[in-house]
Amino acid sequence: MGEAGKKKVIIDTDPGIDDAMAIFVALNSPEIDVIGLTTIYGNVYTTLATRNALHLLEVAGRCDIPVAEGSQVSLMKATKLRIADFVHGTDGLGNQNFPPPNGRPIDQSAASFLVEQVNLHPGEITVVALGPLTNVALAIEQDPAFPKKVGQIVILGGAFWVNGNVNPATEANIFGDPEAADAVFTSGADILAIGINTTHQVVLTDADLEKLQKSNSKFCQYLCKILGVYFSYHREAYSIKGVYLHDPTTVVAAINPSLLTYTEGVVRVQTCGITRGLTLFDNTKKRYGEMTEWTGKPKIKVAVTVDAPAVVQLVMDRLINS
Ligand SMILES: O=c1[nH]cnc2c1ncn2[C@@H]1O[C@H](CO)[C@@H](O)[C@H]1O
Repeated sequence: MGEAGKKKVIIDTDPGIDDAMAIFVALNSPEIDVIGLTTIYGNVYTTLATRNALHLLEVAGRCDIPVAEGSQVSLMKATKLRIADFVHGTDGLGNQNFPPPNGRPIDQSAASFLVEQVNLHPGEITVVALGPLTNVALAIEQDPAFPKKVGQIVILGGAFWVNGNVNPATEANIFGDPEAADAVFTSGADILAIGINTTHQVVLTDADLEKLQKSNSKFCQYLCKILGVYFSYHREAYSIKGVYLHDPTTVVAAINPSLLTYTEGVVRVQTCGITRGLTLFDNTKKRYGEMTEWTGKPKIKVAVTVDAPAVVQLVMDRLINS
């Protein structure tokens, strides 16, 4: 535990509008101590993710928190990446073209920072992974004992028993680096996977947005500037008057896991064909007659239900009281 019994958290992030919201919620949550941000591609390219992470910490007045830049390429060194700027704007933050940050990332890669921190604080670090899992997979490559030394990895990723958001098979973060996701899910670490089967139930409505707009808090004022693009995307792509709180729900799962329920099983990720990025869960109840690609792999926890009103309320409270 960190400062006065707080959970030490590293957020691996690709900001991203819902990442911005999640980071602000985390920074304003007394249960946790954010000890670093690591960056990754996904909503934007990694270089821009680093710039946005530094910018968000400046907005929050938390330049004391280090930012370690992550991988520019996937685990298999692919450079052709799928970037979701159509969800978040070309700058990742609602096309606001904020001035560049003054700060700089630390002189250490995201993977090295993750490895260093779990070695400094074995069993005490929670990694909240909000983008593709490349950095976490690289940390495992660098230190094969990483899965045993990390406290928990809370992952926004996967579409369990439902359609994906990239295509019917796959969710965006897993699609971003399926090989990394498969390595992480089968690594033996204590993993909590929060898929879009749960985050799609957690909707910040137009009425909620109005409440945020009425607040004078620093975080609300900032977020109301950038949320327009995210709302427009959801209206167009999903015909809903609201936005899904993917990343904030994942931070809430790290703060208060009892707001979700979980089941345990083995998750493998499809790495080829038309279902590349599919997360396939084995509940391990059936004794198959032969060995399968799931046999003997470690189990992880996958979120099944979520108390959506409580999550939205907690997110709003943490943003309004900032
Ligand atoms: O329709 C989409 N396509 C691609 N990425 C998306 C979409 N909707 C949300 N996200 C982004 O991907 C993560 C959840 O899968 C979230 O970080 C969200 O910002």
